[in-house]
Amino acid sequence: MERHSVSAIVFDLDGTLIDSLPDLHAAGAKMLDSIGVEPVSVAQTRSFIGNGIPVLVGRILDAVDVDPARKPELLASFRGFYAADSVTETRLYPGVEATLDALRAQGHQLGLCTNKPIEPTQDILRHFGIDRHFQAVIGGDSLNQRKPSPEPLWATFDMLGGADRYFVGDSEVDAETALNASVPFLMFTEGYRKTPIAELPHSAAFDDFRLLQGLISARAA
Ligand SMILES: O=C(O)COP(=O)(O)O
Ligand SMILES: [Mg+2]
Repeated sequence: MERHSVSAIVFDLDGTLIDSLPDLHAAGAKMLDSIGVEPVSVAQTRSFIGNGIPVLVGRILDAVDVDPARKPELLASFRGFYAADSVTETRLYPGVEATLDALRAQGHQLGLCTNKPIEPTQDILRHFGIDRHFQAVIGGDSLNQRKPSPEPLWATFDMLGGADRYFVGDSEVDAETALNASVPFLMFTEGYRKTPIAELPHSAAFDDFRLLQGLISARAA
């Protein structure tokens, strides 16, 4: 029987395991509609994702010139709309479920470290039936620090065993987090990244989840 060394693999969520842009965009549009303001574009919303919901909402409000003093009230409104509707149009990227199944079957320890708040994160993981794969889940409001601080990533790894560590993510924030945490970064190139692949520090890049297992086996060999 083929032998595999056991690794700890931590995943980012938005733009890595799930394409959540349509539901994040819809919550922003509902929030703006509640004060009679036209929505930002989907492309704008996409470019605002990565640092958590308070930053996303702040960037949306800046883009439409809403008084920043209204942010607390509108942030609460965004959270309400997103909590009510976080999975309608959200999808797992192709191959994610099979890859998580296969990595678990090989004995790897899996964790999730996202800047999305923990409540919608857990709702989404349960909705897609992938919550059972993760031994550790840290959200953007689980600790005082969020990515790109290394703390949440280290905290996630600390809850896992495994000889080697890998962080799988899609964005500038994830690349910076991996660098800050001194963990190899495996970059999914089909998420919400804005910077060219070559300009972001990474150990390996992949555009299809069916390639991830091979990447990890090759590195761990
Ligand atoms: O909530 C965000 O802005 C980004 O979430 P992520 O860390 O899962 O990409
Ligand atoms: Mg992401």
